[in-house]
Amino acid sequence: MITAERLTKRYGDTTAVDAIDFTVRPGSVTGFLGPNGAGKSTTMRMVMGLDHPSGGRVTVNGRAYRDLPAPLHEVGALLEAKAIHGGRTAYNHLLWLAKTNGIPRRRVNEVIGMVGLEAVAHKRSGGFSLGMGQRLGIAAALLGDPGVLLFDEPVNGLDPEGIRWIRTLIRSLAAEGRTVFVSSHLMSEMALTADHLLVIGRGQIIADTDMADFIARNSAAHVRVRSPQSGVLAEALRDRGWRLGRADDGALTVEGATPEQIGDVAGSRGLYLHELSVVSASLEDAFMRLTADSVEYHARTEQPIPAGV
Ligand SMILES: Nc1ncnc2c1ncn2[C@@H]1O[C@H](COP(=O)(O)OP(=O)(O)OP(=O)(O)O)[C@@H](O)[C@H]1O
Repeated sequence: MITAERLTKRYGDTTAVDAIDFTVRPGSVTGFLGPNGAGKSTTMRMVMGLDHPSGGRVTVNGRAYRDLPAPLHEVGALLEAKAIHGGRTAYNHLLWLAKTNGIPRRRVNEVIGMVGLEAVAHKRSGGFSLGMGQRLGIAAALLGDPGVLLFDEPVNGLDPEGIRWIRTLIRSLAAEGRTVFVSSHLMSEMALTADHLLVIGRGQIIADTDMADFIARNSAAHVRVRSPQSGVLAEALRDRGWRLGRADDGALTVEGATPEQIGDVAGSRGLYLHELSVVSASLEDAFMRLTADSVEYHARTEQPIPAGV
């Protein structure tokens, strides 16, 4: 369990994390979502004792990181900045970590197997691809078999196979009863991995919600329907009590009805339909709306390039 109480971090005039409270519970994946610069990495670094809070506190299983008697056995992390000595082999890197923390050698082989690095375990990690580097970082995080795990943007820059592997691993760690805290700036990624969602913007928590609830509230689909007799159709649909709107291109939008129900109403009145389609709201849109006020730098629309340049 991770608990933050009024957790604050200031860098000069910048308040990176602004008196936040949250709890990350065991047995599920908690997604930590926010736009660039929202304060995700700073929060995670404070959990791991790498940054000192300017105010408030954050604890792992009730204690600040520096007070944990055997930190590697309680909490493991894959943070963005990797501090791996590139000249060492993967095996030696893990062995050195294990030795300095009283972890038996056989656990090194175990974690190498868990992350699928057997074939390159005795190669220097300096030549590793990004995906292999991530696997090595995860092996290090798992070395002490901790009950709490943090992953900062773990899928950044990975290929689809690597992304799928990390997602599966994260889900299985939570299924084993561990506390799993994963940051991302991609809503679509969180929707696939997280059970619970903490949204951060400009250093403040702007949503703390069950993922299934968030999806149900924000992904309600509607039906688009176009007909050359759209006035008559609109009246017939309104009679059924469904909520109607009109899209920019003149199509009717219908909430609360299935395409079958709409098709049946049109058929029963002998009305022609030129389009009948379901439109799903995107979770990414919902996230953008939620964090619209907290994005540090909005992209400027590009001006068209003058002809002949
Ligand atoms: N060491 C530092 N010194 C000064 N400012 C910092 C430092 N670290 C972070 N910040 C600032 O704190 C704010 C939060 O940064 P942080 O890296 O925690 O955000 P983030 O949500 O992890 O973003 P990203 O997705 O871009 O990694 C930003 O405004 C950042 O510029």
